[in-house]
Amino acid sequence: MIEGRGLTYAYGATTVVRDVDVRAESGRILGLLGPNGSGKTTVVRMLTGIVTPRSGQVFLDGRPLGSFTHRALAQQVAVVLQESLGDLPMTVADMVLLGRAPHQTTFSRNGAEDHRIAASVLRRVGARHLADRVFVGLSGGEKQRVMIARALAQEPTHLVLDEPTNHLDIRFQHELLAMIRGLGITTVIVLHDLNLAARYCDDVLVLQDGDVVAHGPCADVLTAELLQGVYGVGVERLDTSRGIQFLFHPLDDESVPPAEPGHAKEKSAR
Ligand SMILES: Nc1ncnc2c1ncn2[C@@H]1O[C@H](COP(=O)(O)OP(=O)(O)OP(=O)(O)O)[C@@H](O)[C@H]1O
Repeated sequence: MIEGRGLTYAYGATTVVRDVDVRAESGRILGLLGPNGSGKTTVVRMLTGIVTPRSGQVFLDGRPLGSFTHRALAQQVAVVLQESLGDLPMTVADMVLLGRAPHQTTFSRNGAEDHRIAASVLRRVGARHLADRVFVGLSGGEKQRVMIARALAQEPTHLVLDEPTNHLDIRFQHELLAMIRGLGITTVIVLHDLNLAARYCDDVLVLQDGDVVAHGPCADVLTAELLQGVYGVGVERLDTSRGIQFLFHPLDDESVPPAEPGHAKEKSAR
């Protein structure tokens, strides 16, 4: 479980995340949702110890994050951030092998088991054929797959992903999220696509201007009413045999009837 209590963060005098309680339950996928600039990446950076909250605290399986060494943390938590698509002049295979570092000692670098795991995770993300390519020469989507493979190579118990689908084609968006669901590990994932969130997340936390406006199971939280208020677009929610689907339209589109009121309340905080 990853838990943040009362997380607040400010850049200079500007507070961008305010008193956020967030809980990614063990073995479940928590989606972090909200418009641009609402504070999702800032929450991710606090949850993973990249930045320290101005106030509040983060716990990993009940233990304060600050009590972990870097190595112990990296053995448990793998993080893929938007800015981690670097331009390093190394091969894809070497990039993925970096994910093994938390499990290695100075004298046990990249043994046969590490190579087997690197090949296996590359296959899982559909990038085995890229192993010998230079990372910097890959497309955005290919780089994204490799960074996810590197995170999986860490064999983490917790996974934190900031917009992992933004460069991926539609088929691989689904393949990736289905694969992550199959891992069954505690996951926090920032998503902009609300249909993907509804399909693959167990729970969601919705941010608006640095405040939590809703937190709880997808089906309860993601009402048309809530989303319309948060994103400022018209939303129609369809509960289909394949799960929840949203249709969106501009608010001033008068050809579309107004959304039915949702059945869940805002602030369904746990
Ligand atoms: N380095 C920085 N210096 C100053 N302000 C920043 C910095 N990084 C982010 N911010 C501000 O903090 C707020 C929250 O940003 P954050 O990146 O957490 O939002 P987000 O929800 O992840 O946005 P997006 O969906 O656009 O990625 C925004 O107003 C942003 O402009």
